[in-house]
Amino acid sequence: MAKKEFKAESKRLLEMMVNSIYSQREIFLRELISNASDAIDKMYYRALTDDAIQFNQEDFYIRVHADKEARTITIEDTGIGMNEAELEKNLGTIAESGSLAFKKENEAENGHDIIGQFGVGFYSAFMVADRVVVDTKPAGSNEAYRWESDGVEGYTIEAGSKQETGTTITVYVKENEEEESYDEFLDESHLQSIVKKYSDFIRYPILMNTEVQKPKEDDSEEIETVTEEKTVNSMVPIWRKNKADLTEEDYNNFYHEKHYGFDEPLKHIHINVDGAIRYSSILFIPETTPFDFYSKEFEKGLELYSSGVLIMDKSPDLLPDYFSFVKGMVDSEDLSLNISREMLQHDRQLKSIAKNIKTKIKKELQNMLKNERENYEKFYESFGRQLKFGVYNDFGQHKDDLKDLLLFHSSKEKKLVSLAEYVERMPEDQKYIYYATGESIDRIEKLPQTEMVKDKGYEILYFTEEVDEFAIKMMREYEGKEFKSVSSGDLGLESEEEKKESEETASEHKEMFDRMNELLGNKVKDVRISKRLKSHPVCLTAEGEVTIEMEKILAQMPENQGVEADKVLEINHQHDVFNSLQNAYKNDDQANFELYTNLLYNQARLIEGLSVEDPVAFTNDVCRMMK
Ligand SMILES: Nc1ncnc2c1ncn2[C@@H]1O[C@H](COP(=O)(O)OP(=O)(O)OP(=O)(O)O)[C@@H](O)[C@H]1O
Repeated sequence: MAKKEFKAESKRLLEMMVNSIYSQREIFLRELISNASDAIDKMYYRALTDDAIQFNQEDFYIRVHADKEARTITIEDTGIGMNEAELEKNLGTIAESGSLAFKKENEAENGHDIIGQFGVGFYSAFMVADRVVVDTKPAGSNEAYRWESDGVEGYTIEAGSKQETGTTITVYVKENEEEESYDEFLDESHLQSIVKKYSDFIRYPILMNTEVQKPKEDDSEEIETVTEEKTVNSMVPIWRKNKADLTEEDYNNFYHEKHYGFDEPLKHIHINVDGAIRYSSILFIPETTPFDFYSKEFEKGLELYSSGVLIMDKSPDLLPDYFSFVKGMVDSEDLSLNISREMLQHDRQLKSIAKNIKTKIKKELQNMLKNERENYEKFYESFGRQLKFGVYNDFGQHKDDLKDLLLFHSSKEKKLVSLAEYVERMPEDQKYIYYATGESIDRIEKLPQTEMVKDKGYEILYFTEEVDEFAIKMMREYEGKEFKSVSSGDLGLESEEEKKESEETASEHKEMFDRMNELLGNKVKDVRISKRLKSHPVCLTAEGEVTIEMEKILAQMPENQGVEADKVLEINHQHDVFNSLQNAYKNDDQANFELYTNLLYNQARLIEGLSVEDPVAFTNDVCRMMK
């Protein structure tokens, strides 16, 4: 059976393609400028093999001009042009890329990398145009041609009158429609901003009329506005320059020009990789937290360029969430772009660039921590929380990448210390990494639970942020040393002898504690002799996975299911109040025994930063005691 070719309604196809591939209309300018740049690149390649062609960099440019009256935009280049057959083939066939064919025939070198590959970019002009005219004169020919199309009824090719080699594309901008205005594309300063955004690093000058303020020539000292033709693109991207020629100021200027932030970045990372995958990247570690950083509105991502042309403002796939604070760009000619360029294929190249970048950032932060402590602490102040979220998120998958970047306030050093520093100075007999949680360093400093651990001479890490304890629970240990809350059941501080002693004391007072437990009902899981208090009378601790600090945090969450810590009321049997309690119990003074029990329980809650369940009853209890 004979195989038949599909027939396509090209008019419909063009309409569909143009409007569905590109998400933004302004992209058309990027596509036409990229074509112009490709056409000049081709001249360069031709010059390599054809002695008749001279390639003087100065002779090559792209000119963009808008005419409001005529409603036209022209994009003129001094590139290779097209002969009739090429016009027919390249602009008469959708998805035919003369540039891709050219690239395959000529090995790319010297960074002259041709951009076009899909053979559709040109037609994006029809997003803003109802007619496009192409005047072109191919290199080495005396003939000129004019291609013309309204994008609906096909195209025509006729003899043209263009004098110089190259191509001029005239885009006839659509009239405004009820809900769509196209006027913005006739405004030169707007066109200039589009050029800056997408085509700033096209290697040839893009010339445009710009308004400049100048002193009048008549010596009157007055300033006048004149229109001058200027190169509007930067041409050589900073990432293609030699690192040795760049100063800190150059990087900072780039950071500000690109609006990555208003602050001065703490660090830049300039990467040039030329291996299995080739890419360049400049990354910045900012100093201050963007105002929306810890909100849902914040969008992470790096700018993504392909051969110097901006493809995406914020490519989120290039950064892990825990490094979302990093700003910067990546340029690679190796990426498999899909036809719209705006959507990247989730391919291997992109993944390996992302992996590479992640490793570089981690290494740079580690170096900063080691060699520029002050800067690192500034960074940590702004973004440390994000690192801790990183440890906790994704079921702790990234904890090993991040554990050495964490800092916590230390009871001993009275400043931020890393886990490595903590472990390094642990006395030999210390089994655990101790931590205490609370609202502020001042409050933790006063926590009764820290007494015995401090007395032993052990260092305690102070956790003041909500995420701290969650992150540490996810880590479980560091360098084989388990984390231990100063409020947890067994602190591992007692010797065998001390253990035996406290067991004896506990059994001695068992009945009294049972009675207290009964009085407090389900408010506590247990009442015990404390092994961590020295000068304070009471404290609350928790048994099991949920700590009191976690209970407080969970209580604020909308989806809270009423998760509570199993609280234990601990009493210091060496404190004076213990005697009063004991006396009341022994003398069967029910009223006072109950009063003391409630008072001690409520005091312990207050110390923990928990509210008193019945403040009226509590104040009444205090008054009763004063009588
Ligand atoms: N200004 C120009 N000068 C010379 N040739 C051009 C010019 N503009 C377009 N062409 C030719 O027309 C072809 C089709 O252009 P089009 O923009 O549709 O696709 P492309 O640039 O090849 O690929 P992409 O869709 O990836 O941009 C180009 O490959 C090129 O051969």
